[in-house]
Amino acid sequence: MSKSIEAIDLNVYYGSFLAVEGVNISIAPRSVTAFIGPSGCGKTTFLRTINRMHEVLPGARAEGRLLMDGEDIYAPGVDPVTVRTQVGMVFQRPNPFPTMSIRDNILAGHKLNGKRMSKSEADGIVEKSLRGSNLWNEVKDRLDKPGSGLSGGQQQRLCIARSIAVEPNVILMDEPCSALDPISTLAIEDLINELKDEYTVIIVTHNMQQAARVADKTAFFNIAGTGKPGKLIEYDETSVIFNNPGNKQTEDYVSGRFG
Ligand SMILES: Nc1ncnc2c1ncn2[C@@H]1O[C@H](COP(=O)(O)OP(=O)(O)OP(=O)(O)O)[C@@H](O)[C@H]1O
Repeated sequence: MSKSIEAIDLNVYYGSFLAVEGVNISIAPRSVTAFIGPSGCGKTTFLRTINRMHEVLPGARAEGRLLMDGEDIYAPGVDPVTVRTQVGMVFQRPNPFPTMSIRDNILAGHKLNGKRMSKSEADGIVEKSLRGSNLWNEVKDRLDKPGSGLSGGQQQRLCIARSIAVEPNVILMDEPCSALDPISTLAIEDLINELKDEYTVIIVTHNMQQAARVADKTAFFNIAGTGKPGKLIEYDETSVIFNNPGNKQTEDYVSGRFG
């Protein structure tokens, strides 16, 4: 079930370094949101606070509030492991478990959560997840072969299948196409379009055409200089950000004048 995400006055630190300052953003369920901005402005750092992955680094922490359907995921007593099952993440480089079969890759999240299931239930999850990531037809006859035997684009769709197998509410994608060829990139972009029927999707991308193609809304982050915190500068419908931005910094960035 897709859920909304809202950050309220969120500051994100690495030790004493304030990497991202004062983010306020409200992301609707069943939508695709792109985070864009120059290198080092904190896109990935902010993304990783949304499933409480940021804090796994020593000294890393977030301050402020981050609501998923109105519930603060940083409230005392909230288990970060539970948050991570509700908020899936897909990384820059496809990272299937290389020696595990395609089938076991899909079931890895359930196994990790200690879920017991019958073979038919497991088969159902494998097929549904692979259909959901547009990979079923390509792999249905080799489910017991290792995930590492797939092409890069197929591996990335396998990682998406793995993340949707546990039925998350939100899917985070950190430059999911940066290691892929143009055809595989289009396949992932088509898939992102379909995923928003069921999930809230947030994607970090350096590719502005990609943001324009896949995102309903776009958030532009910027940084004033080295050592300064990144900030959310403008957040609006993607067409507004690219065609009629309200902020000069956004305009300079999307028109290629810097970054
Ligand atoms: N593990 C870390 N420890 C300390 N500082 C970090 C760490 N990771 C990132 N930073 C710093 O936090 C700031 C934001 O980095 P982040 O990677 O989030 O930016 P980004 O916008 O995603 O950049 P890029 O587009 O290059 O991936 C940068 O100043 C970066 O140097």
